[in-house]
Amino acid sequence: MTAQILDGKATAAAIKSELAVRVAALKERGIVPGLGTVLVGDDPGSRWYVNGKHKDCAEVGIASIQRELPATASQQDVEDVVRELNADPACTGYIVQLPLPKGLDPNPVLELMDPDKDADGLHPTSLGRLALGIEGPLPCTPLGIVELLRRHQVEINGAEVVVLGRGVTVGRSIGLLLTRKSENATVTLCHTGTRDLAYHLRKADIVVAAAGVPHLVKPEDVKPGAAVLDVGVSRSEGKIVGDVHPGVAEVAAWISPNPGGVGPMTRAMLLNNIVVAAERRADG
Ligand SMILES: Nc1nc(=O)c2c([nH]1)NC[C@@H]1CN(c3ccc(C(=O)N[C@@H](CCC(=O)O)C(=O)O)cc3)C=[N+]21
Repeated sequence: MTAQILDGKATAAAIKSELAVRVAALKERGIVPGLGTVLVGDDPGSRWYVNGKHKDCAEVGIASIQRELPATASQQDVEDVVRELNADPACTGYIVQLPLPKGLDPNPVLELMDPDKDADGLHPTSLGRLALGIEGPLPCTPLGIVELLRRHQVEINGAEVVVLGRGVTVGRSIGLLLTRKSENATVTLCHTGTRDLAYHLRKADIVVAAAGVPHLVKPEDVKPGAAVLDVGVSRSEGKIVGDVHPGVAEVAAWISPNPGGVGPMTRAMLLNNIVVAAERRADG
């Protein structure tokens, strides 16, 4: 038996068509949601991601606001663009593409953002609200993972979830989401200081592999019937190598492909955050 696919590409497409309906309803009320992106420098990967986000916006009817700065931009230059987007009523949400070029400090930039316009859900206020149980934008990758599991009827309630990696975008924040009453999972966060990774993995009903270590999750460590989400992105000879060994597909009941799994869901949740923010604003 080989694992069933947690199809991020198809699920993201379904979510996008649902969002298109909500965007159309907002437009009836005279509101056009707009996503802003701030891209600093000329890293081709970052440019590719930002372009993808604007393509996604066009698909669902969200307006695009693109701001670009050269790699030589000062801290002040970047912060000025953030102030401008905070003040722009056409921009209902935005992201500052990370990482910023060397010499720029991302934290003061992120803190300066209007938390109500935080499309990534990674603003200190957003993470604080999530910890406190106050409504607000949610981190895109964790939210995408929850949606992907839900829409494939994978049980989260009561599940033992093991997360690999303590990065802010996924590992650090996903436990806050999954341990809410509405999700009700038990979450263990493993990292490079974890003494016996296999011990934790063997009891997991759901594995979220976000360490960025190629093929870290081996078939012999996975509980038969588990759901395994491959979030890691490493590159070898131009191809994506995930954190999950291909042999895991023979043990797990569910597996997310990479590419085609969590990545497209992350993008769909960015759009979701923009639409939700615009609806919140419209409803006061
Ligand atoms: N402020 C900010 N917010 C972000 O959300 C953010 C960021 N900065 N910096 C970079 C990372 C990376 N990221 C990805 C999203 C989707 C795919 C994605 O859709 N990937 C495709 C394939 C891509 C390929 O083939 O290279 C897939 O998984 O199927 C990948 C990577 C968002 N990031």
